[in-house]
Amino acid sequence: MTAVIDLRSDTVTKPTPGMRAAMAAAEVGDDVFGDDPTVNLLEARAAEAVGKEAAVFVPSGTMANLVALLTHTNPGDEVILGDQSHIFQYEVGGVARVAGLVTRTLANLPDGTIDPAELRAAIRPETIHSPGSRLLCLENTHNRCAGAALPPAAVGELAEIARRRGLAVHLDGARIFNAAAALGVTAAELAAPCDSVSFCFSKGLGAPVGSVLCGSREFVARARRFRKLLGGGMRQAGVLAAAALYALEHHIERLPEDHKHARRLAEGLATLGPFRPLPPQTNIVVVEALEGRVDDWIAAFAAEGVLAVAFGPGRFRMVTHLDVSRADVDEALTRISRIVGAAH
Ligand SMILES: Cc1ncc(COP(=O)(O)O)c(CN[C@H](C(=O)O)[C@H](C)O)c1O
Repeated sequence: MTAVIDLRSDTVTKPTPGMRAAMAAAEVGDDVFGDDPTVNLLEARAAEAVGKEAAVFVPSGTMANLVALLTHTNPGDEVILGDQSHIFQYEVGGVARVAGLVTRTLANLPDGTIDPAELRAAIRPETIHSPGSRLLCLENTHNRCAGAALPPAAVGELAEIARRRGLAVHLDGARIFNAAAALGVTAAELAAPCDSVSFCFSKGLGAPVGSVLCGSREFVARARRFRKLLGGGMRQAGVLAAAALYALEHHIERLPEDHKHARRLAEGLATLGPFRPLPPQTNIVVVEALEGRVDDWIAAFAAEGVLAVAFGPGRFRMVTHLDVSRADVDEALTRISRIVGAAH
């Protein structure tokens, strides 16, 4: 049986033996009562990692973003966000259905930012007629912008425009440590201009479950209530928090390895077939298929044990991660080369 090389996402990683040992040994308690020592430690470490006062552990990045939306706004308010953002594209319309918000999307630029002049123009003046512009959401790294890492200055400029007009700023930092590694800055520097930041343990950091939403003590206290409202209050979650703690302690330094593998994958794809990869800054390789249908390519790859996902018109995505070695990248390229050869 050909071993499957799963490049669909960095969400597919499985806990390492060290992580499983930490999970098994975790001290636990009832987290709704605030009694789980491992969750409490994780929340303190996570807040410290991004330079915020407090943090709340949640089951998913989607819930982290939704709790941030609920905590920053009231129903009927307007949130300004990128048209390629995960909140707008992949969170099932929770921003409208659950948070009751008006979404004002601005075009994401290829580097994952939005145009500062467009942002200025989009913020509404307070009038009797209009919904209030209350929140700006940014994303770093930016998933649909090929894992682009937004520099602190770019985030700071947009956050400043928002803050001057009374908006709060939330950063969807699902892969913030990938951005920090790519830019040679700290995650705290990337989060500094933002009122709240979420990040995922379950992506590049390799934990099986979980994300965290960080902000001021007052913000996190209110966010904890919205987590409960959404059914995210967990009990002996220390078993999961132990894996996330292990990930924080052992898997941040290795992220540049995923970025190196992504570059190798992109270079290989560019040479062996009708593919135009967007040059990866981090672990996400978005590829334009210059011939054929994306679904056909994905099916052909899968038949050879290489998994990818469709990612916008004429594009597919491959993501490197903890469970993909350099040998796996080379093997995937060898298999794809055979597929391309057979197709011509
Ligand atoms: C920027 C960003 N913010 C939030 C989330 C949501 O995290 P989860 O809800 O999947 O834990 C994701 C997941 N992204 C997943 C992936 O990339 O495979 C899919 C698309 O949902 C994300 O990329």
